Amino acid sequence: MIEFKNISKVYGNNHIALSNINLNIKKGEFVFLVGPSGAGKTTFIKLLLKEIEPTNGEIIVNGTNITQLKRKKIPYYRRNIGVVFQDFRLLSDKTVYENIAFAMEIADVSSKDIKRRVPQLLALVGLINKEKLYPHQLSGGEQQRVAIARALANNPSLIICDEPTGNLDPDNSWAIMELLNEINKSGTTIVMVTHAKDIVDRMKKRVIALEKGVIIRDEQRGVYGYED
Ligand SMILES: Nc1ncnc2c1ncn2[C@@H]1O[C@H](COP(=O)(O)OP(=O)(O)OP(=O)(O)O)[C@@H](O)[C@H]1O
Repeated sequence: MIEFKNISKVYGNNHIALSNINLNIKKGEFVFLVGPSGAGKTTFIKLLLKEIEPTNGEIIVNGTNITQLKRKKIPYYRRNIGVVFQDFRLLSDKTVYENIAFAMEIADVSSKDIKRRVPQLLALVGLINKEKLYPHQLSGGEQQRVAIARALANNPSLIICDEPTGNLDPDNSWAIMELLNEINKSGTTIVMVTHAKDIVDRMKKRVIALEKGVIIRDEQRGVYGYED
């Protein structure tokens, strides 16, 4: 479902962030993207979200060459991708329910469908009785569950997670990983950037390691491979 063909990204200051990346991620895979700071992981994700353009190469997602996608079509393309961040990024003036509903409103989902779907999503992430609370009334783990529900709201085929457990204690981190694993088992492809060695080592998923803009390792049932 994701194909990077000879992708390079050189930033304006002539810094080579990614160099000739070739890879394939199949529908339904769970992939960890690891590597030291500055390796090019964020650049990889920004390219996938079409927030930046490659200097060379093509990116194909679900059969579409996104490097050629017209500007008008970018919002539709992004609707098919859910994104989960380290710092949750919930809207602080909206309740749990409204945060999830808002993601659907901006995708023009009917209010009838929103009313039907939000409770389903809340049940999935285990927050059925928290719908009226505001983000500041929730624990970090609960906030991340809301963010995951929001990421799933428009039924994306791909979820990108950027350090989703970075602000959570070990118990909450594992609960979030179990949730992501369940979501993956139901067919959603997951690409997760992380520095969490114990999580990568225990999950035994595909691990792609970047260093200085190059893939140095790509293993099924891989390990983190660094000491931090
Ligand atoms: N807008 C930019 N302009 C110039 N250089 C940049 C820009 N964004 C990133 N870089 C450089 O490109 C390289 C890759 O950065 P990137 O953010 O992709 O790394 P990363 O693997 O995500 O690191 P971290 O784990 O610290 O988030 C780094 O050397 C960084 O300094």
